[in-house]
Amino acid sequence: MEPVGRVSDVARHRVPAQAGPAEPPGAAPAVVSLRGAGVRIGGRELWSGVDLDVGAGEFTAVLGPNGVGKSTLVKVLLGLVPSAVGEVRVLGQAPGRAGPRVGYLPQRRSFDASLRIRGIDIVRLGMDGDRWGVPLPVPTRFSARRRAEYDRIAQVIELVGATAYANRPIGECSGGEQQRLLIAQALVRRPELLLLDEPLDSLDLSHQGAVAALIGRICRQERVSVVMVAHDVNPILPWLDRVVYIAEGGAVAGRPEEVITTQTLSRLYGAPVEVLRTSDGRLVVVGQPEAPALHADRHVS
Ligand SMILES: Nc1ncnc2c1ncn2[C@@H]1O[C@H](COP(=O)(O)OP(=O)(O)OP(=O)(O)O)[C@@H](O)[C@H]1O
Repeated sequence: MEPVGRVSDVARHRVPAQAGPAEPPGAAPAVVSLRGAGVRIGGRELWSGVDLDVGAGEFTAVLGPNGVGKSTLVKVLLGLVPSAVGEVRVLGQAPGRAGPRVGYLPQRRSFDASLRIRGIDIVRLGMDGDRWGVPLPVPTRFSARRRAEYDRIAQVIELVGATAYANRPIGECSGGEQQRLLIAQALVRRPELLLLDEPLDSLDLSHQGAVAALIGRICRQERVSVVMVAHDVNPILPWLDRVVYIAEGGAVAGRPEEVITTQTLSRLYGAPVEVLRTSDGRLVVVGQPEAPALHADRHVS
């Protein structure tokens, strides 16, 4: 487990910027690395003392009660919100510098049922969203690039299992189908890091399981590192390499079996949370509170 000691200690303890373990010579740098990172919004400290390493092809979940700053952690990795303290590196660079090497699926609600844009067009926006408008006929010397782009769009639609409905208007696709198309959009430029903000939100249990399995498969097959915000750890637990729980202004990060224990989660949430093991050996978390964290209205000077 990366931070040592109780979470309240983690919240108080500021880890120096160089405090992480030394990398062995020649080792690949972590895809995401946080050392003693902390964030303030509007003068309020959301969290601090966060240490995290995400390796290539690892699936990491960011968990915790409403309003603790899970989405804000993703925005820190995107370079949209600065870390007030500590060090944050994404693909070996300052956040926001890695361009298309980072894919992002923001938190969202559903598309309007009357929206006529096709699923395939939504995916294509991931490829050329920075070139808005109707594509003009392209000179021959550019057509090879266009063809490669079309091939990649078809490939990524197949990867997420959306080929059967990619030509339907997105507004007519189910929530699970829309989510698969949006994941395809985030993947189309072959990112090395995929940041997903609550992609299972508003899906029913079976679709949650299917989309979680898809993301797990993408991690393994494509060697894409995934950092995913989630409310409920259960649907994604079988696929996770690492979890970060944010609460009480601090965080605990580590391997699921290290962090997901009755004792640690009850302390984090400040309420009884039970971690059970099923007869086939799977962990199940019971009683994760949905209420805002106790520290949510805490202000620091
Ligand atoms: N731009 C902003 N200005 C002011 N406050 C903000 C801003 N962005 C986020 N916050 C506040 O920071 C806190 C953390 O927000 P964030 O969206 O990161 O939480 P979260 O853990 O992802 O929440 P949820 O689980 O409800 O999605 C919230 O209290 C939110 O209101």
